[in-house]
Amino acid sequence: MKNIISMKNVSLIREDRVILKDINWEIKEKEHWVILGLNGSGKTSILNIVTGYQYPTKGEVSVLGHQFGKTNLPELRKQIGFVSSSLDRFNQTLRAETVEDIVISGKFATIGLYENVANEDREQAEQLMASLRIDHLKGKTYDTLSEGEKRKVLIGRALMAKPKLLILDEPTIGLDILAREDILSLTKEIIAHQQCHVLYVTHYIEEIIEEMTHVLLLKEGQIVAGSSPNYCVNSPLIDNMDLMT
Ligand SMILES: Nc1ncnc2c1ncn2[C@@H]1O[C@H](COP(=O)(O)OP(=O)(O)OP(=O)(O)O)[C@@H](O)[C@H]1O
Repeated sequence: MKNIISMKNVSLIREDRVILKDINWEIKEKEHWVILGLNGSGKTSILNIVTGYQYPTKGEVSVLGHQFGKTNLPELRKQIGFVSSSLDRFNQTLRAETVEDIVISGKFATIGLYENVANEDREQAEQLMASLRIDHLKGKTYDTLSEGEKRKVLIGRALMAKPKLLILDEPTIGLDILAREDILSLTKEIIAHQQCHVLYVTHYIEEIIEEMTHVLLLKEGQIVAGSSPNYCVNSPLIDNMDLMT
């Protein structure tokens, strides 16, 4: 596979509003990217296009070798792990599930467990929970967890399907400083030990950990820069973006 993600001249226009403009962007094998941008810069819209939930007005997209318009999106989505703190906002089923069932459900891309679970899946979930340091939470339901614990359970759920692409969408939002550090160190461990490419979306510049190979700076729906973290962090472009630190 040549590219993990490829966007060529992608624009997204909704209600006469240009939300993304002429996005040309490639993620190659072994690269781990941060998307950095202010609120409203278009981060969620890019993710919606990558996951096939929004179709661009113009341009070509391919993800994990699947060219959009010619591919089966549900099949593609099984190879993408998506972690967003908004997943639980309206989901009653998730709130009543136990930690281990939520992690296992990632194998079936469902919320709630409706399948027979093989022993090897249970073992894989056990290993994942241990590596994410959430094994002591077994038996607890989601709604009784702290925000940091919830985030780690959702990461476990996403990793259960052994995704080729793991999207962490503002994974530290709403967390205190210790929980945030915990998520950042888990992200480092995931990059080191899991066979997946990480796409980490944030508006905090200090969350560009050294394991990330590239940064995409986004402003008002356009790419300001797509390059190495060092270049981006030391660039005057960052000052012009009024990012939070
Ligand atoms: N369907 C739509 N119709 C009209 N405007 C939209 C639509 N979707 C997004 N927008 C607008 O496009 C801009 C980019 O939105 P997007 O959610 O992608 O930004 P974001 O960088 O993810 O912001 P945040 O960090 O707040 O989530 C915003 O100003 C938003 O209001």
